[in-house]
Amino acid sequence: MRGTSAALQPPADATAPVRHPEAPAPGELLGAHYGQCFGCGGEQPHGLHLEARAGEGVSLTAEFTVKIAHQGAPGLAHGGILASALDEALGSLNWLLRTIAVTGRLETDFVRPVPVDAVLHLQAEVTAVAGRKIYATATGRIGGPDGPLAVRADALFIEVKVDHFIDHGRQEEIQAAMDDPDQFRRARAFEVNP
Ligand SMILES: CCCCC/C=C\C/C=C\C/C=C\C/C=C\CCCC(=O)SCCNC(=O)CCNC(=O)[C@H](O)C(C)(C)COP(=O)(O)OP(=O)(O)OC[C@H]1O[C@@H](n2cnc3c(N)ncnc32)[C@H](O)[C@@H]1OP(=O)(O)O
Repeated sequence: MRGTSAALQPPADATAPVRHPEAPAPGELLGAHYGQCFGCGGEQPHGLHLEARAGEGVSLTAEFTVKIAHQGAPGLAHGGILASALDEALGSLNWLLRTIAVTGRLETDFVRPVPVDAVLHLQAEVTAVAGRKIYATATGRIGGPDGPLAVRADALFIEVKVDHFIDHGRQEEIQAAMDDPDQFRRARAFEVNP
């Protein structure tokens, strides 16, 4: 059974996604969008430390190793953690579009249990764009990039301005991000689109 609701079906006037001309080349690491991000941040001790690599078109691959801290049942990954890994992989696609977007809806199918120490091989791609709406899909396999399917997700991301974070984020972290030249540069890169 595939759990994709009507809200995740692109409308008839949706178009194919366009890779940004300055998007990293296929095979290149995308890097974290924010050092403290739970999904990808290298400075986040509690995080998933997902590392995503650009693929062809508007697609990417990423790997996530399930740690002891990620358990739900004994020796098995928590479903919410797996959904987070999928969300992060899907969210990272926006760097290839150079569009700032947040998850509006995420639908996840858990197909088989994922043990501790397993590497989840994620593959994600944008399928369509309609105005501010970005439609994307992802899979997670274990035992190798072509191994058995463990999880999959479909998602709708909604484009936002940097102001979304400035308006809603806690002042302390916003200020620290703005004071960090690398972070500021990444945020600006998102804003300047051809
Ligand atoms: C200087 C400081 C800089 C700091 C920033 C640094 C870096 C920034 C770079 C990247 C960071 C970006 C993201 C993080 C990346 C990865 C993490 C993984 C991704 C996430 O984890 S991210 C967190 C979870 N996420 C949220 O925290 C969203 C909370 N939410 C909202 O903030 C609003 O809800 C919002 C903005 C989504 C929409 O609000 P809105 O007012 O802008 O737009 P509106 O409601 O009009 O929707 C417009 C059209 O989308 C349709 N639509 C909307 N929501 C829908 C839904 N759920 N289902 C089906 N359709 C939906 C409507 O139906 C309408 O469709 P139509 O146009 O056809 O009428």
